Amino acid sequence: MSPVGAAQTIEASKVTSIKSLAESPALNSVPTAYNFNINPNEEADPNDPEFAIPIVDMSLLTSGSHVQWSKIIHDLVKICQELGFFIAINHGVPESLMKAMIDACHGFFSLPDEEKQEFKSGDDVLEMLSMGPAIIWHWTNSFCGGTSSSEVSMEFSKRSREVALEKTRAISESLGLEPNYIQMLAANYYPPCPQPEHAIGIPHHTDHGLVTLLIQNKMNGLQVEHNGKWLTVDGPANGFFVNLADQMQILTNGKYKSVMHRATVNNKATRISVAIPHGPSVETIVAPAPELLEKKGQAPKYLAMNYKEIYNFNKVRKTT
Ligand SMILES: O=C(O)CCC(=O)C(=O)O
Ligand SMILES: [Fe+2]
Repeated sequence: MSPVGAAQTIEASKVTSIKSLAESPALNSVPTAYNFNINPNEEADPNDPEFAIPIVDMSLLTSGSHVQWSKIIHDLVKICQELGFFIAINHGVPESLMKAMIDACHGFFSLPDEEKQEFKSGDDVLEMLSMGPAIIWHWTNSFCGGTSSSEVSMEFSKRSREVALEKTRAISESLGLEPNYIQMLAANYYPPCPQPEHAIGIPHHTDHGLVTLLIQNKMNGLQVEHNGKWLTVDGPANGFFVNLADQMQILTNGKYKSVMHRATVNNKATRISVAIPHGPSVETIVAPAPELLEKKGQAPKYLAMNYKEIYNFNKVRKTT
């Protein structure tokens, strides 16, 4: 393999999209501007039971016995405290709809760059992603309607919201709160990269809302941080990846963990993921739940903040 940045025939400043860069025949190494070194010593051993990814059978929450329901709620406490991440299966969203969503994204990302640009939104996400020194090996887009993808994405969004609601209800119950206490969609495109160990799709970050649901095509790439190691998420194709986010950590006064995660790239095939964040509106002030503080006799560890303040606070935290 050529050293990183050897393909200086390709100037990062002239790159119009990561897709066109990745498709360029001259590309045999990562241009310097995109360089990010993955430390192999920080990768978790997938065979180590310490890094087993929890799987939650959502059907048992609605149609299981009371004993099964209680066991899941009990398991969720441990999962949300220790890892802040799990894979939800039997969630009721048809596999065909999940696949249609990924196919719709594929179709969208195959449009010429100029056409894609017209639908470009989600600048705040991009701003967040461009933190740090690395330029990212990835393109993101939020679907707002107007594309052929919008019908599928609306249906998918609606159905995945139902899953999210069910899940946040269960998480609320695992905290001993009322089920309804805790009450958009971004597509990510990661083309193959000639030197995946020298690039990053999305650098490490936590998400801002309560929970994020994520689906992907058949390519893995998401890594979650656990005990100082990066664990590659691998799981059933029809599962939803569920990660707890910042507002959940604040709401639970730090009991539940907003999981640090990142997206790596590969040199084999394009990876597409769709992230569906869930949380209250941006104006909502989020603070540790008084009921929980009272129950535990705890002082609040977080100030009451709205989304924007959390966002700005995180920008400082994550870039220093
Ligand atoms: O593509 C992935 O696996 C991760 C995406 C992500 O973390 C995000 O969109 O916030
Ligand atoms: Fe994320």
